[in-house]
Amino acid sequence: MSELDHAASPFPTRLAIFTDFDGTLVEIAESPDDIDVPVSLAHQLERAAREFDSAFAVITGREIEDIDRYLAPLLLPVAGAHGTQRRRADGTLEPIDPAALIGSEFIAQAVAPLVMANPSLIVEAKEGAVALHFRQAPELEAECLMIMQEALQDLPDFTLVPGKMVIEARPRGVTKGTALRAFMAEEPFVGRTPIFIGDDTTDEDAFLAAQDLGGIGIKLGAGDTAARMRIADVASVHALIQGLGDIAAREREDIIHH
Ligand SMILES: O=P(O)(O)OC[C@H]1O[C@H](O[C@H]2O[C@H](CO)[C@@H](O)[C@H](O)[C@H]2O)[C@H](O)[C@@H](O)[C@@H]1O
Repeated sequence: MSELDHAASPFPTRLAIFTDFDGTLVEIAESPDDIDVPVSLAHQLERAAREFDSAFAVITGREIEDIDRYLAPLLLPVAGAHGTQRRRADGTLEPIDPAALIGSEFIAQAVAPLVMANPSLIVEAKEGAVALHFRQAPELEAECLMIMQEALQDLPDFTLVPGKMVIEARPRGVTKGTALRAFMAEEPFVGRTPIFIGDDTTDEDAFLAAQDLGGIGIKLGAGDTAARMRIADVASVHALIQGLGDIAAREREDIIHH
């Protein structure tokens, strides 16, 4: 197809939208449970999912049940715990590797004594991943890193990933990028152009995957990134999702009326 033909094409670019959660859809808070989730967010995402024929997913470090709770009653396709968990668009769950479950339980137990001794630390024991938060005790960052490294000594299939005032452990080879690729191989994502929006180091794998599949990575905020585009803040992410939904709706109307 020539450029001219493409410009005249009645078929819109079919996008698949993927977004991170913390720091991207909602502002960062002092602790994981302190986030402020506007009631309007679920409505906004439900509308976007409709405009993109359900090709709209959250890819997050949180567990799927956390996302469901914050967006209730909306149940989106979600990859949780950095891709260890995945719920497809048809609602089915991808089975979790039992070794990932056993490994993450071991890590959570190994860091428990440090957290007991320092109540300002928070550990999140997730299915297949562990987050050790030091936002309320930044002076303990080195100690947190050391105990996580020790815990992983006998778990070569796990790796550490730094996040925002948190050190996370997840299985090696399971990333937000592998989750994005898995979604893109399935309906209703297959054949679409992926856009991934995120703010954190763990989002880099998904930026690369989206771009490798012909799409765009959009990084929120400053810092080195592989993403080809940037966006300023959470409010701008909401505006972008709204705007892309408006475009998809308009293109749909145009097709119906021509
Ligand atoms: O992939 P994400 O959706 O960005 O999730 C990454 C982690 O986010 C959460 O921790 C971060 O947000 C907290 C609430 O704002 C903040 O207190 C913490 O310091 C941040 O690291 C979440 O608790 C983790 O499980 C996610 O992996």
